[in-house]
Amino acid sequence: MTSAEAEDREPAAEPRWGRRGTAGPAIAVALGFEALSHSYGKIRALDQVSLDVRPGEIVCLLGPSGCGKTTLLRIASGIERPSAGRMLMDGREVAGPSIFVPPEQRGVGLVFQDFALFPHLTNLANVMFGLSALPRAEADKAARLALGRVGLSGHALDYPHALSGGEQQRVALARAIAPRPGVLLMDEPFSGLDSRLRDTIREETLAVMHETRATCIVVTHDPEEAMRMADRIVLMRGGRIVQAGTAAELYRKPVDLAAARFFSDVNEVPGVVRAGKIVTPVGYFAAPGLAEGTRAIAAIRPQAIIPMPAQMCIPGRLLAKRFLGEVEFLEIAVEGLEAPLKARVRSAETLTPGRDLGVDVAASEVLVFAVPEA
Ligand SMILES: Nc1ncnc2c1ncn2[C@@H]1O[C@H](COP(=O)(O)OP(=O)(O)OP(=O)(O)O)[C@@H](O)[C@H]1O
Repeated sequence: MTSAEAEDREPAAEPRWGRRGTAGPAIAVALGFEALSHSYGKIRALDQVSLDVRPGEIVCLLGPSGCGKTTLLRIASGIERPSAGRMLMDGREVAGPSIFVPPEQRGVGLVFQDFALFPHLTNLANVMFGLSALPRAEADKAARLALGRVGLSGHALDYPHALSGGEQQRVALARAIAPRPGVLLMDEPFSGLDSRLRDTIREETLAVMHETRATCIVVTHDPEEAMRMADRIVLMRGGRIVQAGTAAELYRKPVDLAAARFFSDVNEVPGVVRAGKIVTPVGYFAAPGLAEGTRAIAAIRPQAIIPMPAQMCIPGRLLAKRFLGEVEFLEIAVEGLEAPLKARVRSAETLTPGRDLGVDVAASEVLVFAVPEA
């Protein structure tokens, strides 16, 4: 086979994962972070972060690059010692002004973005690495069980470099769960993977996480990933927690415009509050809690923009239409707005770019935020 033919071949199928329900359960631990701050020199990476994580809860730390997610995870693992504040495990202080329990004594499993496998050790030896407290035969058995759960029993004696990225990630997961830790900490565990693999690995990993019943903290910058995995999402910005709640709570009631933008595309329509409503070129919308005369933004998700026949509702003109499979994406010019409105609709067959149409807005889907002070 020529090398060109080899490149054209479908990639070899990843081995199947092991049987569900066979990852050993752990005794989950409650985590408490109390007014944690951390600085690297002059950089304030964490600023007074307080958070309680229930035993067995899956929490995703979500936020833009540099907001302090990894630092919080490193403090939870014991790799980093906080500059101020305390961390508790099941109510016992493990980090604070006068105490610091090192990582190896915390009973925490870690999975990193780059897998962090030892290249000179076999996959089995990599998984056994965290089991050194056990007699060798028991460590061997526990490591083989964990490798079996991730479907890699057949690769126990191979070296990590002989595996694909997805398989290496599975070895890293096996290594993290083999000692049955009460806490699993994962830093961007899927971001190094091919997008075709990511969905499957994430779903299988989530199944393993549920089976172990460990308390899990997962760092991600991908809102969709957080929504798929988390019992609770903790949104961070500038070293602080800006909002924590279920995916639905954060999506439906984002605390500010930046949080709304994080979870979906939004049309940002400026206006002024009059008699409890923001007045905009596309309508009046309830602005609870905002004082008369406040300059505000109506954040309107594209699916809340509804095209109507011309002469109905607000007059507009269709500028562009793009077919995206399940939905069509429209750009609609409306008088008084600088930027065209973005809309997502199920069917737009009858709409022709360049033609006039009407625009309606589903008021229940509009979020209103005061314009932040400059
Ligand atoms: N070892 C370090 N030395 C100096 N500054 C650091 C160090 N690690 C992190 N920082 C800084 O601390 C801040 C928080 O970084 P952190 O890695 O916790 O953020 P993050 O949200 O995980 O970002 P990313 O998604 O890019 O990994 C950033 O400003 C970063 O540059």
